Amino acid sequence: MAERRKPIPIGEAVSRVMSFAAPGTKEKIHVNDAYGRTLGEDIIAVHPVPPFDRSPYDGFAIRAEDSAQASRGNPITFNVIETVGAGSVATKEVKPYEAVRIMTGAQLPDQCDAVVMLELTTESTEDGVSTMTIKRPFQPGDNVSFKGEDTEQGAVLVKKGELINPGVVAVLATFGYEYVYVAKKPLIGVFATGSELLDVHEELQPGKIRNSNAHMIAAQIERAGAEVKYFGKLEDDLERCYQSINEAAAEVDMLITTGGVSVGDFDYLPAVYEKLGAEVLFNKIAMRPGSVTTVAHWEGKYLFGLSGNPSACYVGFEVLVRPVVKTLLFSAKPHLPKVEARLSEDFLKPNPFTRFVRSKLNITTEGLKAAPSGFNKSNAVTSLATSDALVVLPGGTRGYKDGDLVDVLLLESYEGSEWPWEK
Ligand SMILES: Nc1nc2c(c(=O)[nH]1)N[C@H]1C(S)=C(S)[C@@H](COP(=O)(O)OP(=O)(O)OC[C@H]3O[C@@H](n4cnc5c(N)ncnc54)[C@H](O)[C@@H]3O)O[C@H]1N2
Ligand code: MOO
Ligand SMILES: [Mg+2]
Repeated sequence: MAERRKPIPIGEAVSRVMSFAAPGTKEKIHVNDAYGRTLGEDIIAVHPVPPFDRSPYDGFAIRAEDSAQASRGNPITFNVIETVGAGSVATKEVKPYEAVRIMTGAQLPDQCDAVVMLELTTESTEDGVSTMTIKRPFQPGDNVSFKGEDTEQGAVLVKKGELINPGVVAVLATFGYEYVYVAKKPLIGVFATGSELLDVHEELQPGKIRNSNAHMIAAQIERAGAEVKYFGKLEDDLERCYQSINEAAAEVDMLITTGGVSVGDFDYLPAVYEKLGAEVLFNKIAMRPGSVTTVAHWEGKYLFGLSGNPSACYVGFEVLVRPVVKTLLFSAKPHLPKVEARLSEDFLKPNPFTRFVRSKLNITTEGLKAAPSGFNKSNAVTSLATSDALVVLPGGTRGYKDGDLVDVLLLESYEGSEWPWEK
């Protein structure tokens, strides 16, 4: 008789896994390599931005008080004493009724407190003396981009654990972070198990299928921000599986296998864990797909035994492996982000287990709608290609109807959640 396994709720499975999760280590990298990485330190404004009062326009810097009486009937003329472009600073003191021709981005001369756009002036030159005339008054501060108006010195702008997006890269460069601490990417080993598996380049043969899971997991690992070491395929052979897993684990931070975790004659992962003396955290979760997902801990490392069924494998990674990776990457919200949406079609099949329906989330004028992605069985592979979300249907005796409000976990969003499961 096959072993009877006791299913535990998904939240319980995730918390058992997370009880071993801890922040990882950091490394320093060049700003040009930082895009897509995770910050290993808070980024602080080490100086104000802008660092000096500057002109936001091409125009003339003046002392506003000199313009107070200017009007159409009383134009006021200024002597233009020098020109400063961005990157240069004025060399002369600006006296009453004098102006400095100034370009966008140039530092305001000390005595000036307003800028007049070129378009609002009339210019002339006589006997080598340049002047400009205005017909309206300006207030102190008009058209000045003030020191510190973007950010004050000392502000914490981006926190450790945040993704370095192009905006963060701009901030790093602004403050002179030529090198920045980022979270070191954990190295995750992958084995695909199964005597039926062919490589991508191979022709189909009777009874065989191509190994899609290893490639899928590699992409999921990268999406989560970690690095992959693919160890290849393993035939369903206990001794070979044991030897290979035993050796490979030493080379990586954690190891993922796919397939061979159920109760079949050639499902050898349970026996491998036993032979290794690994602590099995659970071997049955009340979820579908992925109910047979097994996680073990051995010599300080995770051994993730994901299911062989593609959809089950996919879901197992996102709900169990991803939060461990994100924790290593210093995220305070390591789990998939959760939103509420309306189901856009019936899903009538009841299930005692929590069901994760691979879906597409659509933003409509009536709010968020989640559309299940076609063939949605545990062994489905094609519907994964059109999914960017997992609809979570709690287990029970009823099905769900078009329009029902449901929880949805987002797969393509970098944002995370602290805890998306029931307490
Ligand atoms: N008597 C029972 N049978 C099964 C149970 C059960 O509880 N009692 N659980 C079923 C469930 S649920 C699932 S899910 C599968 C899980 O099976 P395994 O994780 O042991 O995986 P395999 O048996 O190795 O393969 C299952 C399926 O997936 C295909 N596969 C495997 N590896 C890959 C790969 N790398 N790329 C693409 N496809 C892969 C494999 O050919 C099988 O079709 O067990 C049920 N059975
Ligand atoms: O583990 Mo299976 O994927 O529940 O169908
Ligand atoms: Mg099996």
